[in-house]
Amino acid sequence: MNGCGNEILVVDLRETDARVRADAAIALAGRAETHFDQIMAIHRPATPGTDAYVRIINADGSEAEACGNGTRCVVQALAAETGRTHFTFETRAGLILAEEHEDGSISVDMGKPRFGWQEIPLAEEFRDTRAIELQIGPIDAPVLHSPSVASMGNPHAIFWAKQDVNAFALDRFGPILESHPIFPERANISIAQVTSPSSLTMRTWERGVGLTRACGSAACAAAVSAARTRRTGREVAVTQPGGTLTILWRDDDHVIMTGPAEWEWSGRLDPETGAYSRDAAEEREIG
Ligand SMILES: N[C@@H](CCC[C@H](N)C(=O)O)C(=O)O
Repeated sequence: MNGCGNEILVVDLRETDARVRADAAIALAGRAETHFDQIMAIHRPATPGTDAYVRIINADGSEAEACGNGTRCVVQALAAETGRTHFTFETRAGLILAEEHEDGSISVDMGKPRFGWQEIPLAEEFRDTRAIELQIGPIDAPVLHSPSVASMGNPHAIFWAKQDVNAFALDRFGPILESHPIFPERANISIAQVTSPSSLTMRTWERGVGLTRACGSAACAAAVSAARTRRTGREVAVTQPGGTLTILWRDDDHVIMTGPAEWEWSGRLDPETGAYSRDAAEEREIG
């Protein structure tokens, strides 16, 4: 499936005790025909009252706490299976509520953002609570500096650009910043431009993945960081290369992300070996 172009492999493991191994994930990600940014592995619920436990696995085999675009894909898959519209999932980051709307769009309650240095986490306390001292380019003439940092369950840094976000070589500085010592658990690195009080454009270098066409949790992190630094209001349209998400930072502090999810193909996957076969009859695009 894909969520705004973020490539997601939804793997249904509810009938088995199997888990997707890191090496199998890496092998699948490395093949053109099964390439993905994240696997969303659906397991039987671990907590009563929830619909599933969802493990999020990046293309490098690492596990993530949150994935906004992938969660919308899981909602669409389970909504198609059950006819239901409301779901509660458990992830490493906690409980997530999600809802499919009549027009097919899906909203996910991404929870409350966190800004404390130990919560993001950062390696050390930082002076300004709204930006850290990090820069790209020569010390005396940085191209981008002072990114906002936030956790949406997973760590994010957002550099604010005055010009088109495509003007920056994110493919070059993304990998360096992702593993910068200030981020002990690495971080997702984004560049965002405020285009109006209610809109942003952005690109993201995803932790454990690389350049992506969209990152839902990064869109949420950018939206709350923009609102909290008075760059925008609390509801913004966030446009990424793969599409646009609406992000609302509610007064109760919860961040609601709304956007699409699309099927691409389905098939059978052996979670142990990573062997898979596409089901041609079921290949479909539902939109
Ligand atoms: N694509 C995701 C984010 C996935 C996890 C991220 N790469 C991380 O390791 O934190 C999204 O849509 O939020």
